[in-house]
Amino acid sequence: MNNISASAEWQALATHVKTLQETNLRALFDDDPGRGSALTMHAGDLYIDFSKHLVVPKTISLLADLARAAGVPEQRDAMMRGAHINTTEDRAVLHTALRASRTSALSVDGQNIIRDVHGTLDQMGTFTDAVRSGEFRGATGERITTVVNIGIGGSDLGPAMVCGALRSYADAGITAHFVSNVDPADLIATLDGLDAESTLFIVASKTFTTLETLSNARAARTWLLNKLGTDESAVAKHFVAVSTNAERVAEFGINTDNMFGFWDWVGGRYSVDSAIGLSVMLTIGKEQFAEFLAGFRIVDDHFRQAPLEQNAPVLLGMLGVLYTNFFGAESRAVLPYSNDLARFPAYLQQLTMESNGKSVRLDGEPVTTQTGEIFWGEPGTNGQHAFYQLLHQGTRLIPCDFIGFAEPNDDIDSGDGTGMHDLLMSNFFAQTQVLAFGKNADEIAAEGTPSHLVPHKVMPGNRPSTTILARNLTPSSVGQLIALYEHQVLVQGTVWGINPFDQWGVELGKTQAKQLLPAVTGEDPSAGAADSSTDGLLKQYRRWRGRA
Ligand SMILES: O=P(O)(O)OC[C@H]1O[C@](O)(CO)[C@@H](O)[C@@H]1O
Repeated sequence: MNNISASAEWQALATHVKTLQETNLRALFDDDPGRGSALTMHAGDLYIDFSKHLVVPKTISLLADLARAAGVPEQRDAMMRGAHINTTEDRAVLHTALRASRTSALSVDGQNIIRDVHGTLDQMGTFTDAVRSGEFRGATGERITTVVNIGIGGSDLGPAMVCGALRSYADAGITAHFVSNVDPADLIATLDGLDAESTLFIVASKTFTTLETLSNARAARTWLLNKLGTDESAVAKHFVAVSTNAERVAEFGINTDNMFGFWDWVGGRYSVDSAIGLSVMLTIGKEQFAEFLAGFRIVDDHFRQAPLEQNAPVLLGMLGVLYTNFFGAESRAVLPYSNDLARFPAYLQQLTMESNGKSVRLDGEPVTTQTGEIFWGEPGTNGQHAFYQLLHQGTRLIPCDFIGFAEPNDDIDSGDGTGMHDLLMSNFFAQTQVLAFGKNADEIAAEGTPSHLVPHKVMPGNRPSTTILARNLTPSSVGQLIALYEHQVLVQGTVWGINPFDQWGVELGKTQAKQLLPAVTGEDPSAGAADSSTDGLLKQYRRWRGRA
């Protein structure tokens, strides 16, 4: 459906929301002692509690009706069977095929997708085994102990996030580093102190045309050859590529025997489970990488099979629609109570905002609703001492996703007999509780608070959150979490009638940067600039660089 906001289902939800605005979470929990369990579900190993949302059971059925009216089940099925749902690029969208089992079958546009996916996984596995066993060594015969992934966007954020998340599973003494920014500080800081003889660079770029990645890769190659004091022949022992573009890889000087491929039906931000995850596989091994993929598969199956009312990615996405379009929320905070998931909010920013940051529908008409939630966040408990004040007492409604784990991968006694992980998790549970239920003026006054301070201490509560709890942070649970959010993107994009799989909006800035470069270097001060603001800035820049 093109104009979803004109649908009867949208209108029904709008009417229903008025009744929700008359109640609050305290009352909803008081009225229904079974609410906590009624609004909680399992998706694979994820225990997902939606009960601290501003919803009643009827809201869930109205959200499911809206998803149905928008065609979410049809769009999900079309995606999974390889229809060209990325219409502006005329491409299939098949990240789900990247984790399909070897025995499944899927042919798309005449290509046996499953055979290709497992062919690449086998190639990655063989290379991974060779590096981890020491059979593949650097040019001087040293074992590879450091991997530097050079990539940006989807070719960086996914593997960087997952390598951090699975730090405890890195079992072969291989450390992964990530360089993305064209700011030279990134490469310089990363290479500082690295031993070239034991370092392997992975140049990861779907297109192999990305300015940042190619600049960093060329600079890294120069660094390597200078450090080793050898000729280009050393490159084959220290550089591999991950790309869909063999021609460009060869042009760059990387032997395509050292290239791991993927396909145009894998979007950059959906590619961590493709060869883009090579750095992950090198650090945790091919068996644990298989567990990671199996985790995705669990949630893919749930998304495919669960009724919409009990479908976790559908509900997660539809609750985002509810707050964005019916409560006027501007953003969602993602709060992992796991330091190893520190990069998860940044990863989600690309996944969700590059996907659904669109204002034109699939039919080319402007959208009639707000789209694209703004995701942001930091790990708990750090965020508590930074921005939670605004979450608790500020004027904005900011729904939160709390993510936590029961069993720590590492624990330390805090010194008084309590494990630090329990301290972390008591904060996790406390925050969702305090956001939901707050503390009213009577309760605060009853504690003996002086009356002039009471209004300052009132905690309004009624602030919604999802709590996602898993037993532990494993390759599988990380895969499950990623798939959960990948699918909520499709759900929301479908409701808003937009294409979550293109990203035309990032192109103009890239072109303009190229045009401005001669003005930046001073080669042609008039290049690219047409406005007095940019002209002035460029003049000041050149003056400070001695290029006036
Ligand atoms: O993998 P590539 O082709 O280098 O692209 C990197 C990133 O750049 C983007 O195209 C946006 O600039 C992302 O979608 C992508 O993940």
